[in-house]
Amino acid sequence: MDYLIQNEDGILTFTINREEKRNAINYAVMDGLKEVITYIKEHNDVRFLVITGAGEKSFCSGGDLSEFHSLETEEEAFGMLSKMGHILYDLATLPVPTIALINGAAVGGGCEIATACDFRLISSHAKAGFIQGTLAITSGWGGGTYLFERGLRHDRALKMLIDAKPYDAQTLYEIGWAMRVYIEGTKEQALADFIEHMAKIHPSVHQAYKEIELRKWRERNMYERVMEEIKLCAKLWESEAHHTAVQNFLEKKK
Ligand SMILES: CC[C@H](C(=O)O)C(=O)SCCNC(=O)CCNC(=O)[C@H](O)C(C)(C)COP(=O)(O)OP(=O)(O)OC[C@H]1O[C@@H](n2cnc3c(N)ncnc32)[C@H](O)[C@@H]1OP(=O)(O)O
Repeated sequence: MDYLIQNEDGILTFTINREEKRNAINYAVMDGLKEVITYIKEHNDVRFLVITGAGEKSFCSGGDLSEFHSLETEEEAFGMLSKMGHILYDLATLPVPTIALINGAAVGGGCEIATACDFRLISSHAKAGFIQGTLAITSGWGGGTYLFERGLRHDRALKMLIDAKPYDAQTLYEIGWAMRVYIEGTKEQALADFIEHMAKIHPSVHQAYKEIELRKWRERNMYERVMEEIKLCAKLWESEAHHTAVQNFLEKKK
């Protein structure tokens, strides 16, 4: 199974379960994310959603290049990008607190998924970055829009995007992208410690506070801004520079 969903006392954990591909996102994982988001919208017994990756090497390595490299045109790219973009918008606007438990590398779309969550807890050995630029594209699932909403200083957010390189955990904490750095291999304890006090507060309070943020996003046309970001990435996707960069990655791995 490309993903796992566990529900322990209202704490729903979604694990991307593709270690052999460093937890890259394919259409099956997208369907799993839709499943867990739908469950939360249809049940009122969920207090937190946690997203993490299998193993200790990677949280998520972004889009599955071996699956998506066949997408050639802007239109073909937009089909995949908007499918995941809608899923990430639904994740970002869930009424329950969402936690990215970053157990390893969170790069490209993986960094976008983490940025779409309310909280980011990162392992001391992990790195995260919007490496899309190295493939001659931009963030394509809405992650750039969410990054500018996370309260980082503008210069730090813009540099993180344009650097297009993985930052280490301490740097991610210092610039305000990660809320906590935990000792490698202690992710379960780190999560338990993080939610200990929040878990004592009635879920209706969690949801009321999230609604304050969600109301602001609706008033500021967040959805439209995400869709513009996706269209921009789709346009860059059909460039020769992008297709060559992806081919180089895949050939390097042969
Ligand atoms: C809008 C989002 C956008 C999109 O595509 O839609 C993106 O996400 S663009 C960014 C796409 N992702 C990447 O470019 C990351 C590529 N992967 C890496 O940089 C590294 O694999 C890393 C840093 C995640 C982990 O490095 P490590 O040395 O630990 O592992 P390997 O590189 O040896 O990889 C192991 C194994 O996994 C395969 N792999 C890794 N990432 C992907 C991926 N994104 N898609 C497909 N396959 C991936 C890699 O090919 C190796 O396979 P193997 O068969 O063992 O050679």
